[in-house]
Amino acid sequence: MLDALSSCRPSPEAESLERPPACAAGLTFDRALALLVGQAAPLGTEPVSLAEAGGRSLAAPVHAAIDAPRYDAAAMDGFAIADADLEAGITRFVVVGASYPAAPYPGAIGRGEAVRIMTGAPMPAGTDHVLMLEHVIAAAGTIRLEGRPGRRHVRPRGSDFAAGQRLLPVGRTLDPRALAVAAAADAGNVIVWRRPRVTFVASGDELAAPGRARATALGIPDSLGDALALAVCEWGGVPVRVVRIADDLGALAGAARAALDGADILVMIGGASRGDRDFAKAALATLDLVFADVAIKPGKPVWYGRAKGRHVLGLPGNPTAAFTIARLFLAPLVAALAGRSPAHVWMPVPLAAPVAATGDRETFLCGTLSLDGVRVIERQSASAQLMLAEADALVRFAPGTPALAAGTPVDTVRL
Ligand SMILES: Nc1nc2c(c(=O)[nH]1)N[C@H]1C(S)=C(S)[C@@H](COP(=O)(O)OP(=O)(O)OC[C@H]3O[C@@H](n4cnc5c(N)ncnc54)[C@H](O)[C@@H]3O)O[C@H]1N2
Ligand code: MOO
Repeated sequence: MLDALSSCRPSPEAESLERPPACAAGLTFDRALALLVGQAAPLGTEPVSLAEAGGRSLAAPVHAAIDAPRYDAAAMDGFAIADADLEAGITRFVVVGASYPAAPYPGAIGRGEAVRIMTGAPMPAGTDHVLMLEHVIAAAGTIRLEGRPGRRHVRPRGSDFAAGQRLLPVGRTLDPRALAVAAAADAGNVIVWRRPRVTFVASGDELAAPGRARATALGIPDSLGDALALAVCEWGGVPVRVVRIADDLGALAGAARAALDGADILVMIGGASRGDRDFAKAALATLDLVFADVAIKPGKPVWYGRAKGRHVLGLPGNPTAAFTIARLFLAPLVAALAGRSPAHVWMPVPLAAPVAATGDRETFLCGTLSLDGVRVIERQSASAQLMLAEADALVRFAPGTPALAAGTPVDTVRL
């Protein structure tokens, strides 16, 4: 395999890529992430129908095509009257017609007249007050007000939003609430950022598709490909394929080449370290390496570069390390290409239980969130798999952090 320093040498056509001064140990997480995000401009835009826009990120704002409400509308079922009649002391009204949301009363009312009206229906001309059904006694085409009139119960035209108003900004994720607003704006289509397509190439002679490992004595299920594909969906990307390849440089190179053709991001799982068969970087003939080896634990062998204009992220094969690195680097990469706000918002959360001192590398530990704060899971290992079912957060510890007592705030992000 390539040694880390020689593989960091830029190829001639890649001089414009921003690079760390050296790729050896010493590159911090923050600096590595900045280098990666610096490479990631949003992909193009595309129109999609609102029915298909769920979860997408807006590349153009949504403006209201119509007022809401579109007209002065009744807020209650009852009778529309003129407030001036009440002011004049009139308490008995002749009912001259009815108004429904799609069948308004066509005329105007006169003094002492009322129109039966349903919630949401247009207020007839000459009316500006709705007497609630419960507040009148109706008999033989007339109504009589019982008690004192209360609020007007009218929703004025444009009181929620007005035609032309900007309702949703660029970058807003179309979650269910935003979709409701876009639909209310009468947007049939919206312009969204294209979602990055992600292909995973997992390498290892031992790897087998889940369910097939037991067929051989030394098979290991690939626990990462399908799982990280699902994570990519949650982060705003589209998983294209999960490919499993033996530790064969030629085969891996072929798989990487094919993957680059149909993806915006190629994620190489495993083969990132210094073993005799760690071929992940070497498999990419035209790799412009931006960084390799970051001073973090776990996941130190992470690497990132560009090939054929695509983004290539190398994850270490150890499953918890791979998941940690995916959350730390792949989530923000997907978010940046998808025009989403950064996926990294470190929140200070109090420790629910004490933790031991961490080492001299910046350390990311799996934890579980509850109303008591975040509890760091005991006995963590980069190769653990079962722990992933329990963990729902990552906690970040600066190099050389001493033992911390319960209640100490620690930087936490959701996994
Ligand atoms: N001499 C050194 N050795 C190692 C170093 C180092 O700096 N110097 N780094 C260690 C660290 S840290 C890690 S993490 C691992 C990462 O190594 P690789 O990325 O090369 O991973 P592999 O060798 O391919 O596999 C490691 C381990 O993970 C299992 N694995 C791999 N892929 C999968 C998968 N898709 N699903 C489940 N399990 C997987 C694989 O079977 C191995 O057990 O290197 C250390 N060594
Ligand atoms: O850091 Mo490795 O990613 O410890 O196992």
